[in-house]
Formats: sequence, structure tokens, C-alpha cells
Amino acid sequence: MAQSKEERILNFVLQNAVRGDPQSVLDTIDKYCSQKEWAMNVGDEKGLILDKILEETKPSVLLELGTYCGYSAVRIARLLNPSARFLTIEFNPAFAAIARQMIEFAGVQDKVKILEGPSETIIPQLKKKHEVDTLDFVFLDHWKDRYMPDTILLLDHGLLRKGSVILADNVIVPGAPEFIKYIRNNNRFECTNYPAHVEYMKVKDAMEKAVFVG
Ligand SMILES: Cc1cc(-c2n[nH]c(CCNC(=O)c3cc(-c4ccc(F)cc4)cc(O)c3O)n2)ccn1
Ligand SMILES: [Mg+2]
Repeated sequence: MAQSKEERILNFVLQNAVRGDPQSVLDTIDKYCSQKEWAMNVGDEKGLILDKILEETKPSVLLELGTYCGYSAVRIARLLNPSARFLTIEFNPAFAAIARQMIEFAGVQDKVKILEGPSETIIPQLKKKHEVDTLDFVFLDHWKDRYMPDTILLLDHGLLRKGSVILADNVIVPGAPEFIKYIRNNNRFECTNYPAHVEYMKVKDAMEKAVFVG
């Protein structure tokens, strides 16, 4: 069976990164995806914006939508304190399998739990099935047309509290125009735009931070 791009990325990490060293996993993925095969990891430029916002927020309960190969899950988990709880939702079983191995190799598996399935099914289960009260931080990096409906799901299920931070990747490319229109016109959110570029490219992109004011 021919290898997938995601398998090639994982194998490159297993052969070239340092087991138990999350930064070496990130650097190795970035090296492969900038030199050999492009892939939709958040990357190092937008990753540094993510790092800064995490360090400002110091979240204890986090949700990521769109695990993919686990690059941002490793990036986020490496900054969390041991008692933090980080759930990441992945729709595609093949991606989830790659991400699980990536997260274990990086040594952050105790901080991250991968939930497999569509976000619209799993979000309503977070309180009862996954013992979540409210979320301190949400990273939106899944299908761009799900950003708005899933934000509304989070609100409807009482998963946001005063000060909850939502950070969305790709609000220019591929773009999330419906989400941007919704969140910037909703006076319950305070929005900030962070200009950047598409991972491993010179194409302009941006991230959007939305703080829930309650
Ligand atoms: C729970 C759940 C999870 C998912 C889910 N899991 N993993 C994903 C991946 C989603 N990400 C992207 O599509 C994406 C695309 C680009 C891109 C593509 C092509 C270009 F030319 C330029 C840029 C860049 C990025 O940074 C992206 O993040 N969705 C889906 C549904 N439900
Ligand atoms: Mg992205």
C-alpha cells in the first residue's frame, strides 16, 4: 500500500527527531514540510503567535478542533502545566492514528486526549462524557466552514466562560468569512487579528483571537 504524505511526515520525525523532545518534533516537521512536501500544519510563524497567546492565557482546560498530524497538539501541550487538560478532536481516523504516534513520540501523551469523530457530534458530549465544565482556550483549525457553527455550539452548550479565548487559524487562506463576520459583529466577543502567512508559503494569512466577555 503506498504511503500517505502524513505517514511520510511521521516516519521522517521518527527517524530524525529526538524522542521525548517536543521542540525537536516541531522543528523536524517544519523542516520536512518546508523542504519536501507542504502540509497543513500551523507552522512556526503562526505557531509563535499561538505560543504567545497561550503564555498570556495560561489555560488549564483546552480544546483543539482539527488535530491533523498532531503538530499543534504537540506545540500546545509542550507549554501546558502537568495538571492541564487538553482535548483535540479529529474527524479523519487516518490522521488521528498519525497524530497519536506523533504525540507519543514527542512525550506529551499524558497531556493530550484525541477524540475521534465530527466536531458537531463531540462538542455536545464534552460536559457529560468528557467531564468538561468550561473551556479556557479553543484552537479552531478544522474545516473552515465549521468555525462559526461550532463556536455557536460551544456557546449553546455553556462551554465558554467570561475570558475564554478562541483562536482561529486560516481566517484569510483558506478563509473563514462567515466566522469572521459573525464573531466581529457579536458584542459578546472582543476580537484581535494577527497577520501572518500560510504555513511554509509567502501567501498572506492571519489568525483571529476572540475573547468571550460573558
Ligand atoms: C473534528 C473535525 C476535524 C476536521 C479536520 N481535521 N483536520 C482538518 C484539516 C483542516 N485544515 C485545513 O483544511 C487547512 C487548509 C490549509 C490550506 C489548504 C490549501 C491551501 F492552498 C492553502 C491552505 C491550511 C491550513 O492551515 C489548514 O488548517 N480538518 C474536520 C471536521 N471535523
Ligand atoms: Mg490551519
